[in-house]
Amino acid sequence: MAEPVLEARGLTKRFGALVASRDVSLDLRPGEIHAVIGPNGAGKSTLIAQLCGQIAPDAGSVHLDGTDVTGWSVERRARAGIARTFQVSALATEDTVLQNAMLAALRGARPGFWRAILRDRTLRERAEAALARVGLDAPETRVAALSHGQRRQLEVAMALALAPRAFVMDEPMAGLGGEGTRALTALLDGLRGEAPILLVEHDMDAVFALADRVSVMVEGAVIATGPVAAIRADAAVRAAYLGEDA
Ligand SMILES: Nc1ncnc2c1ncn2[C@@H]1O[C@H](COP(=O)(O)OP(=O)(O)OP(=O)(O)O)[C@@H](O)[C@H]1O
Repeated sequence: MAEPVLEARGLTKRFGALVASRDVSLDLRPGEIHAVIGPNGAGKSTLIAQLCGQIAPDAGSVHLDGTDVTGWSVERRARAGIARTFQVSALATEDTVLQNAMLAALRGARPGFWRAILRDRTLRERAEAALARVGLDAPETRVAALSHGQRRQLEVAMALALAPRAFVMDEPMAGLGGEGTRALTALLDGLRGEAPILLVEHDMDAVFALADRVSVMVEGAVIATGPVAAIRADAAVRAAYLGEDA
């Protein structure tokens, strides 16, 4: 089996008496989309925050390409190739599409000489290539003028501009209508070859259309991991989470 690109080993995180992550282990393998589903409050965002470095676990570790990155900052993990997209948009809305994408590309570059880097042709080309890849052809448009769906495209482009080893996506379909969801689903489907995607998502149609594997979280713990068909058929999962659809 291929070595995991990104791996959580035994992550545990408590907020007071609440155990938000309960010995969570899962991995992301090359070429796959691994979806993480679970009811509100199950601990999905807390897991993402530990993978990306916003939250330090009380126990357990995070590994990128086999390297223990548990003590690394958010920035260092981003430079190493963990590319996160956010549930709530984190775009600079007064800047243009190209400026946002270039700033993301810059995060993936070595720090220093900001002004020179902003004029850097390589960086600009990397940003433009990422925008072209997601089909966003409006580099000089201010982000404030973009539709919700276009902002999602831009966020994916910004993750791409990091030249990621792994994407970590927090509810990318949130707030999109049917057409936007279909377009983003098609985009993500093609993206898994560039870097595997850990996909936290409430839209079950998107999850079942895209995921190679699904992990189900309930009350901080992963109660099942497997291919879509096995997860849909899993009695514990149906009882705990998919009950309304079963
Ligand atoms: N900083 C915090 N302090 C205290 N409790 C927190 C904190 N962050 C999260 N929690 C709690 O931890 C639990 C897990 O929350 P988390 O946001 O990870 O769940 P989730 O599965 O992402 O939910 P949703 O689907 O609603 O986004 C919840 O009970 C939440 O209230």
